[in-house]
Amino acid sequence: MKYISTRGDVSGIGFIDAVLMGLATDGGLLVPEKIPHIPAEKLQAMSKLTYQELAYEIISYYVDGEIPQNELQEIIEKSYGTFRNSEVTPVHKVKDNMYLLELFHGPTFAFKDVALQLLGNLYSYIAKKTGVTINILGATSGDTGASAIEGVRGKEGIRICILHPHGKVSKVQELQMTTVHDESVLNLAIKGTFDDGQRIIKELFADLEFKNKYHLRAINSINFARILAQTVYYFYAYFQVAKEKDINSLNFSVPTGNFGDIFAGFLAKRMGLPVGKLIVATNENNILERFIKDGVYQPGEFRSTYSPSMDIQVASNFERYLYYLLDENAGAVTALMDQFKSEGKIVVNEEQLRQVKADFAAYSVEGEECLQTISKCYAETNYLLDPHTSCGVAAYETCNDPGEVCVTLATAHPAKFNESIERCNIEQPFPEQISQLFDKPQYLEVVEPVNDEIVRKLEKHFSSGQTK
Ligand SMILES: Cc1ncc(COP(=O)(O)O)c(C=O)c1O
Ligand SMILES: N[C@@H](CCOP(=O)(O)O)C(=O)O
Repeated sequence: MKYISTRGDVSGIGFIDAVLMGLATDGGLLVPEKIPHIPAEKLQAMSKLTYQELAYEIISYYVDGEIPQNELQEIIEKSYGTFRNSEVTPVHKVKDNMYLLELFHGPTFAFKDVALQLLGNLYSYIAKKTGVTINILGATSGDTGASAIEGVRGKEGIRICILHPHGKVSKVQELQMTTVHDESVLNLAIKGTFDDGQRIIKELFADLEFKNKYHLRAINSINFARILAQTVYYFYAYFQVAKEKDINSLNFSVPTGNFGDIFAGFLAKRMGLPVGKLIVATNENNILERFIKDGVYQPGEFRSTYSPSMDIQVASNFERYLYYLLDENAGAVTALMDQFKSEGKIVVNEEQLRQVKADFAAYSVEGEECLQTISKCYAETNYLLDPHTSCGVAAYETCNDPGEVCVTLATAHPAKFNESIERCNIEQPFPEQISQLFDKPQYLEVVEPVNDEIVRKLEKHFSSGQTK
């Protein structure tokens, strides 16, 4: 299995090099040269596996022998050994055709742990095997940052810097990131939005001299390994629902911001999993919902919402989807991405829009509807949704036809967003791992969203890393 860039100027690189490269050196995103197809009999056999066994089977297609079997199994076992639920991502039945896939049983109570526990261990493995330096640079709207820090803290030879939007993440998210007192961890709170942070890190990754000098590595869904790890739970959810229900296909409703999680579902479908509708659930930052409805991809005005982790305008993985929409034509992707840079929008033609609508359904959820969905679900079932999952459930209610079965991805634990939950007049206990954060000192530096200032901080933070 080799990896290529959506922009066409990188090809023929293996799995480990793809992990280390993160953003492709031509500014595009890496995708597999050919998506493996899993035959029906093999899927049948996979349905009996534990989460860890299944993860090994799926991930092996993409690692393609670059990591010996026993070592890859060890990495997977170690990664999911930190989860509080033995099933890793259990499926919870809410009512007859409605299920929740609980992705929040990892160390930081968000779905990011599923991929970032694995990526942290992969980086550690690669560093030990090859001696390369791992200096991680990431941007977060709240969850990726905490999860990435947790995934690598204490691991030899790894340093990390995370940019988060100052004052725009929940208190718990901020505490999870900034109470870590470790010289390998740097938290920069930028006076701006997540989009500013993501733009800055992409510009720094695209500066190849800087990237190579400081050995920058990615933990955002820029990194294909993130998408790969997130693909596994679509398979797992399908197999769990199919055990108790006779289904020919299964819909998924996915709270969406950077388009990584839903792209993982798109990949699972292309690999042969019988996925029906992929429902894109957004909050008021609804660029993706508007694109799926009218074929115009154009950022709107940024809004702070009750689901802050999805306060994203420019969705990184949209480029990966464009690549497939445009029949894997890297030249056409490059032209559209250049157009996006110069004109600030992408418009697809009618035939392409028909394909988009065949690939996705979409619904954007306003604040009041988000809170009402939390209150209603709690009153009717005693299940407390976090505000991101609530957007997913509201989108399921609108887009799922009667007779179809749907799994909504429960992307975070409600305790991370107590500000939003309190607005529903619901009291919830904090898990011990979260309540103890409130007594700890915080370590962060507030900076302008300006490349030069951030570069100076990074040079200082990463200069103690060894070089290779
Ligand atoms: C809790 C939560 N839900 C949903 C999302 C959206 O996921 P994605 O960015 O992969 O679309 C995020 C952030 O990524 C998140 O942190
Ligand atoms: N919602 C994310 C935003 C970054 O997304 P990623 O999947 O590219 O890491 C967050 O919580 O940081």
